[in-house]
Amino acid sequence: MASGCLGYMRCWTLLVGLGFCAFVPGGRATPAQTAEGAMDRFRQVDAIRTKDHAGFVDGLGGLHRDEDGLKADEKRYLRFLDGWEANYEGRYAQAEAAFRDVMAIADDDMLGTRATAMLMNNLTGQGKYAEAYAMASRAVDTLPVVTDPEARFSLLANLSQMLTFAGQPELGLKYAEMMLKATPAGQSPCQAMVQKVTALEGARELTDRSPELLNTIDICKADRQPIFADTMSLILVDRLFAEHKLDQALATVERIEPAIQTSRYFPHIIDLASQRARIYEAMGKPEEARKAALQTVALNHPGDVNEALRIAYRVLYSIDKAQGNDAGALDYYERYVIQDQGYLRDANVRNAAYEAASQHFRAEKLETEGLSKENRILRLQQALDAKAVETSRLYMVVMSLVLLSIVFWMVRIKRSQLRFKWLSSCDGLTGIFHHQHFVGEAERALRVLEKRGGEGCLVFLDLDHFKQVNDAHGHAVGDAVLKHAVAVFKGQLRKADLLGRLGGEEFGMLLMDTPRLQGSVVAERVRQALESSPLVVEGVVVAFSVSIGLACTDTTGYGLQDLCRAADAALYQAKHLGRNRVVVDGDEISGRLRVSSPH
Ligand SMILES: Nc1nc2c(ncn2[C@@H]2O[C@H](COP(=O)(O)OP(=O)(O)OP(=O)(O)O)[C@@H](O)[C@H]2O)c(=O)[nH]1
Repeated sequence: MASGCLGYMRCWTLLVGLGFCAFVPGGRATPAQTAEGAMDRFRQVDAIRTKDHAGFVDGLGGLHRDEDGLKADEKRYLRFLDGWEANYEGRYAQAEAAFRDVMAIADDDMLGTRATAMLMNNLTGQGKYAEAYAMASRAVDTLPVVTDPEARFSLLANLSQMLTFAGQPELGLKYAEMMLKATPAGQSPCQAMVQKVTALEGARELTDRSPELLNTIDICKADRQPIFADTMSLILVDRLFAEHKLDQALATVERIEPAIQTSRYFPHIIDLASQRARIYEAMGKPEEARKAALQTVALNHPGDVNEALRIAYRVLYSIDKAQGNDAGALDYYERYVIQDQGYLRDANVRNAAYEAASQHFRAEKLETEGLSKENRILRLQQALDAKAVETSRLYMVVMSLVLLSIVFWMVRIKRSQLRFKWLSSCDGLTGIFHHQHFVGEAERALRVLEKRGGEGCLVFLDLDHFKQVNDAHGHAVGDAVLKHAVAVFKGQLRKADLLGRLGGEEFGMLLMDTPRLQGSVVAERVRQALESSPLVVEGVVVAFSVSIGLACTDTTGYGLQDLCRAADAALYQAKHLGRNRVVVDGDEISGRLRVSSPH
């Protein structure tokens, strides 16, 4: 089944709601604040947000008790701190309102810039990616004029975090490095290092021995920043697990548990439980694994979609499957798929929003450049007018140049728009449709089929034991296998058929104008083609196979959801019956279970 989730997603989940908000504000006061010593109380409470969160909540309560006598700027500061706390607790709508109130008064002073930075974090937490990325691209423009160290630090931190989350870890790293430089002498580099490690995790450059990771845990502990230290420790658990150092991973989980129970930071609590579940599962302790996975599920609320639940349901599914409890396994598998697809949907929306914002950003820049070119040419034209005869000839030449350059820029803008449109519909690794685009195209194609009464088949394909390919030959060879498999699939399809990557090593095909019998023949042909063409990398033969589930419009109708459910169930059967085979949905109901395989 598809693995789906990437490292930067985990990192984001571990930091969401926390936002980053400057280093300890206390070292420096603006003239207005010095004049009003009362502001110091606010700054003291502000300073312990993440270090001593319980103390911060108490302090905030104290400030509210004296609310009636507060001046306008103190009320604004209080509103900001309320917003921060709401964000921490996951009350995103309330936090958003508070940050917007602070920005409405002024968004270019220190507090306004901090509120802007926090709002970017907040909008991302709420999945409002388009607005968040549009704000981020504006924030990049304002960065050169933000001189207040606290506001600048906060902006850099949130930009780094958002870009890493948007799948741009190299850019995230760039802003993390700028944060490190912006950390004033004497201040701990804990928060800047957390961002740097997060970006490195996003770029898949961390191991359990990476000095950046291990040092940052120590640095944040020394700075008495338990939440940031725990965030790093949870990444360490993840890396240890990836390296199969299960005893060490479990020991780390046990070690950090008391601190996490004290801070009561929800993303950490559920992450810890799900990590424990998958470690026990890998250790071959199914009962402990089941207990931890059920605990993860119980901690969440109905309708929640997150990485911890995805892991928990996968563990529960595997245990029931191994113990022969097929009904339980199928139930957990369905829940797992909902979590997995929820993640993929979110990732697709996020990526499309990022692409749209960066495209808009670039397009705006191009327009500005085009306009300033035009202005220069017009000034030139006025000067030429004074110079009688030759001027008009030159004028013609210049005008042609203007026209040419406008046409040139328009073509470039159009080309980059088309390119971004194409990129946002395709999977980066294999170049075929990504999940969201495949679903849209398949729905359109099915409506066409239904209108003219044609028949079609939906095929789900999942490479077998792909994890072992990665483990045995490395991730780069795993990627090459995925590309190779797509080339083989393409060779078996007609122009009208659709092909998409649904996630990890899972693919989908829609065979147009194909009745059930012909569909099963095509599916079997695909299976055989893959089996008979292993990938050869530097003389090493990497053999692999595929399990296939097929469903057709003659039994399910033309609704994509029904087709998906049926194809998914058939694929589950194909895996269950031993893999490397085709199972055709519906045939087993009539007692004619059609299973084709090499066995
Ligand atoms: N190389 C590479 N691996 C990926 C990619 N996406 C997901 N994977 C890996 O695919 C593997 C999927 O593992 P599982 O979900 O356990 O599935 P499986 O190993 O194929 O097991 P079965 O489906 O039951 O046969 C995980 O190890 C993922 O890390 C990718 O883009 N490239």
